[in-house]
Amino acid sequence: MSGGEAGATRLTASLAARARRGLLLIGLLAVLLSGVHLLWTHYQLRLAAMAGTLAMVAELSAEHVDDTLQHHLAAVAVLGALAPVESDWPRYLGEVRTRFPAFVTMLVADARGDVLASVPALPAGSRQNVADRAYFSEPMRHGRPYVSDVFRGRGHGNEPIVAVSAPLFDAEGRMAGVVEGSMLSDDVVRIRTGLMARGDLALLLLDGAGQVVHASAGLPFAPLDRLPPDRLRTVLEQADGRTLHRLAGLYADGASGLLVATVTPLGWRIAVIVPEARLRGELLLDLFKLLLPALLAVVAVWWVSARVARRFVDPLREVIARLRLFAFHADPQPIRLAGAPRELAELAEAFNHLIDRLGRAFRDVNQALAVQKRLREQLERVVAEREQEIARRTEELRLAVDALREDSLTDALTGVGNYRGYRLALDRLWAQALERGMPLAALVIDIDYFKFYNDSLGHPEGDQCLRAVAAILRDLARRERAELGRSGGEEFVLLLPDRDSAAAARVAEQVRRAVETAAMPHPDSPSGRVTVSVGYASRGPGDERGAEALIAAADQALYRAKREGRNRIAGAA
Ligand SMILES: Nc1nc2c(ncn2[C@@H]2O[C@H](COP(=O)(O)OP(=O)(O)OP(=O)(O)O)[C@@H](O)[C@H]2O)c(=O)[nH]1
Repeated sequence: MSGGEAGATRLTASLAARARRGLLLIGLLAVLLSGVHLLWTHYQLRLAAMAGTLAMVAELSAEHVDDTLQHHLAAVAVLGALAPVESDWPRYLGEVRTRFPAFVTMLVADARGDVLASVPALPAGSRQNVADRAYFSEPMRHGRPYVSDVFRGRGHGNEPIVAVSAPLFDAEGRMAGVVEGSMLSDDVVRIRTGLMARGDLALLLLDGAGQVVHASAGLPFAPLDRLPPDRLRTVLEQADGRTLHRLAGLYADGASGLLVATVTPLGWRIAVIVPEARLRGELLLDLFKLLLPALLAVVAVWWVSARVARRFVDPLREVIARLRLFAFHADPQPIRLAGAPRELAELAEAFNHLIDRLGRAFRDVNQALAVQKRLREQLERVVAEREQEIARRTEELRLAVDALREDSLTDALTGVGNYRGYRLALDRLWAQALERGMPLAALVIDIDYFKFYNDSLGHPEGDQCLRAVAAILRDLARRERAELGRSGGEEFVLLLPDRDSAAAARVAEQVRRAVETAAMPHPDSPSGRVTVSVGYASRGPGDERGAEALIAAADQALYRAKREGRNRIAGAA
């Protein structure tokens, strides 16, 4: 797979995955926010409902306690008001006890507090006077029925009990004693606590003196306890039958609880308590009930969205694959999307048009490029041919120029350098001598009595003589690495690089002798042969007089040689 293909796969994968991820995130966020909101609302509702429930139970419990006490109070009051003082008290008391089984004991005492009768019968030897008990003294003092606070019994055991008592009247309506019934403190609320325990509710009942009459199992109190001066006591003292209180460490195991407290008509106080954990449990259950459908909805939406996304992504992949075929392999396959959404089908159609047009444009461009290439090759061929022609002509021209330059520097008669050639050679060799710090020597050679030669043998013979002398000098020049030139008429110059005056004298003598030795006949020369006179000079770089002075010195020397008789050499001073 090429880099482009990998990029396309990544693109489509990330498109679908990102859509799904985004949707899932939004869904979860919505569920979370609505869950938190609903949970908070539920919490508030639960709290309100809990407050209502506890308030109602507290109210009912208060009424129940009051009813229980009032019923039992009514029983002893009726007995005290209606039964004759000399009644068969054991039978009366027994019948009442049968009808009010919550009475664990009942007794009748006379005005002094002596017990006249008791059910069950008091054990032999137990105390028979109850004048010190509030259930006796209070009715006797006020002449009204009385409900006691909780206290510890002594006649039939010492459990915590609550007593109800009423005055006993004789036939004349005078107070003749007291009728009393005792109930176990737990029995005052027994029915109610059984119901409540099933509802996880606990009940705490305090009498008018603030002593515990009843505390449900799980609470850290027992009958007759007094509450410590903590928050619970404050809540009970300020009981209003409505407000929901949350108290930590309310249960014996340290658990916290929610409670509502109320006051009974008798002035007793009741607190109905529920463990706070129960509210939390209910809240968790609420949360579960709320979130489960929401989560199921999110998953369903996610699943549906994935299917919808695939409906878009698959055709997009097809479009990309076709475009890649065209882009990388120039393969213009039309895009066909079966069952794709309308928008994507339109997109594919547009791409098909584009691919078609691009394909045609591509072909046109290729053809144009092929024509252009052919033309360029032709042009290159022509240019190459022209360049070869130019090179050939240039070479011919160069050769012609060289020949011309050679001709312009060569003496046509003798083939040695002409005056111009000799001057150029002189300048070049003098510059070279200066540069190398070496001397340059010059020989000026003149044929003797040449006028006579011409005169007697004719000008053409004179030319021939000049050519012969030039040939001798050319051989010598070659051997001596010297430059030869015809400076004019019958005069030649030989330039000898790196030669001092002595070396120049040696070469001058060689020249003179070579011409003489050639023995060319000269009818008007004293020697009968063609001879030359040679003047020579040598100058070093330190000589400021220059090349002209060198030639002038050699000329001077030549004149001296002529003057001194010819066919000789003479050096410059
Ligand atoms: N044939 C021929 N003669 C030439 C040429 N150039 C110069 N001459 C002749 O060379 C002669 C030179 O004569 P002069 O200068 O008087 O010298 P000379 O006769 O050689 O006498 P000295 O040099 O004093 O020995 C002249 O008669 C010129 O006409 C040439 O190219 N061809």
